[in-house]
Amino acid sequence: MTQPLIELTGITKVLKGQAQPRTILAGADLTVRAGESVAIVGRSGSGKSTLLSLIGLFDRPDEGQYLLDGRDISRISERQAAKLRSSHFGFVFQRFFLLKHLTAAQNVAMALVNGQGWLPRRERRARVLEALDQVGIAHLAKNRPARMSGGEQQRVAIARALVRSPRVLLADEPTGALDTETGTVVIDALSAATARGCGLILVTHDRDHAARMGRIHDLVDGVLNERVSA
Ligand SMILES: Nc1ncnc2c1ncn2[C@@H]1O[C@H](COP(=O)(O)OP(=O)(O)OP(=O)(O)O)[C@@H](O)[C@H]1O
Repeated sequence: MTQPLIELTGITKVLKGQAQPRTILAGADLTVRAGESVAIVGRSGSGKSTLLSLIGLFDRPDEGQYLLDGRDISRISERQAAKLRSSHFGFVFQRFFLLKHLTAAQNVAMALVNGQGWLPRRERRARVLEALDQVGIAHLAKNRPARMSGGEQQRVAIARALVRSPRVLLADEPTGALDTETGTVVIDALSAATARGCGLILVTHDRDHAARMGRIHDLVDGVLNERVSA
């Protein structure tokens, strides 16, 4: 079996800064390999977004071990975290966060700005079009968000996440603002990325979307329980 991309063991997170510290994660374990898709489900407030922000290195665990490609990154600095965020992760949220005055292609290209400035124009164009094509909307490259449906806008956001060839896609309620049919198209676009070897972690309240992932983990009382399929 291949080495896991992500291996979380005994992750805990306690929210401080309140009268009573609150334990949100109490020893969560999760393993994700290349090409695997995992749904994280659980009631509102159970800590799903907190878990995703730890995996995406926006935050650090209080205890436990986080291995990324076999490397222990449980206690890395913010500087190292920022590097790994852009080299390893693509993020998709419920809100699309597209820039209104830019076209779909320009929105996707924004993700290619790095510390050294822009990639050469030809390479940039090729990568942007490939990412838009992967989510089935290359023909909308020159459209601005106002002229696109919610599902199309979310696919632009997914293309923006994919354009840097992430190892793992982290999607937090990506269909939350969409109707069922449109949501299905968005899940199709995310699932297609796993067929190309990307790992996918999907936080969702939608049972049908969760059921399309390879595994479902319930977050209950701060720990993840894998659901055994019937
Ligand atoms: N910065 C914060 N300060 C105080 N409380 C917080 C903070 N972030 C999260 N919480 C609390 O931590 C708990 C877990 O929040 P989290 O957003 O991770 O849950 P969730 O499972 O993603 O919820 P939902 O399904 O509603 O999005 C909640 O009770 C929330 O109110």
